[in-house]
Amino acid sequence: MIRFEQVSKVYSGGQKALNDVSVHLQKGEMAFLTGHSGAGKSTLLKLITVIERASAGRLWINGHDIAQVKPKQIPYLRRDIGMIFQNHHLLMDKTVFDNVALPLVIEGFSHGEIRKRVAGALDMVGLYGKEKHAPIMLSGGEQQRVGIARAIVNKPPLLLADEPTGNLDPKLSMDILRLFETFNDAGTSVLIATHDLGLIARMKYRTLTLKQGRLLGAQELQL
Ligand SMILES: Nc1ncnc2c1ncn2[C@@H]1O[C@H](COP(=O)(O)OP(=O)(O)OP(=O)(O)O)[C@@H](O)[C@H]1O
Repeated sequence: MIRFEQVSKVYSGGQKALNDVSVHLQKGEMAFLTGHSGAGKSTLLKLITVIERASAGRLWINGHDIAQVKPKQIPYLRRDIGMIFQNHHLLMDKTVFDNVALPLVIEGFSHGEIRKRVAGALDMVGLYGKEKHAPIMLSGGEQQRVGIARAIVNKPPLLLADEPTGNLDPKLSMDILRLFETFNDAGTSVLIATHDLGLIARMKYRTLTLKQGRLLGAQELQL
């Protein structure tokens, strides 16, 4: 699903972000990614979504050897990855329906299929009936759920979340985590980058810890 072999990333200004990272997230696995500010968490997610390319080493995402992926193939690769952000990146001048429908519109689904799938996704995140609302009319937790519905509406095999609970109180954070668990129970692989060690401690999942670009305990983590 996600396999890194001795991956390093040095940005063009010479900033070393990842150093010799080897890790394997199996199909159907859910894991946390943590580490101090600047440890390399966002860089690791950017390599998975091919926003950035590795400087050394090899990586495979959903079976694709990223070194072989040409720029025009990247949008197709990203369709199989649901991305969830701390600030959810919603289009505030569009309805909830339009926001969630966006990935399906881009993929060219029929109108009927889009309606069905958007309703299903909103149902899963507990927002059924809010299709016509503007995101601004929703609470922070509900807005985050719209972002999650958009990420899962085309049923990607892999979900990546970058600080998904950063703006939420502990109860809402736990609710969001439980939501990820339901997707994981249905077979989706999930990788969640977070600073929230309290949240991690309450869950039973594997934790990948980065420190200054290195993965701690990488030997035990390799499968
Ligand atoms: N586009 C970039 N150009 C140059 N250096 C960068 C770039 N993006 C990140 N870095 C550097 O790479 C290192 C890792 O950054 P990264 O954003 O991956 O860390 P992070 O663990 O996600 O941090 P945070 O928790 O603060 O978001 C940092 O030293 C950062 O300054």
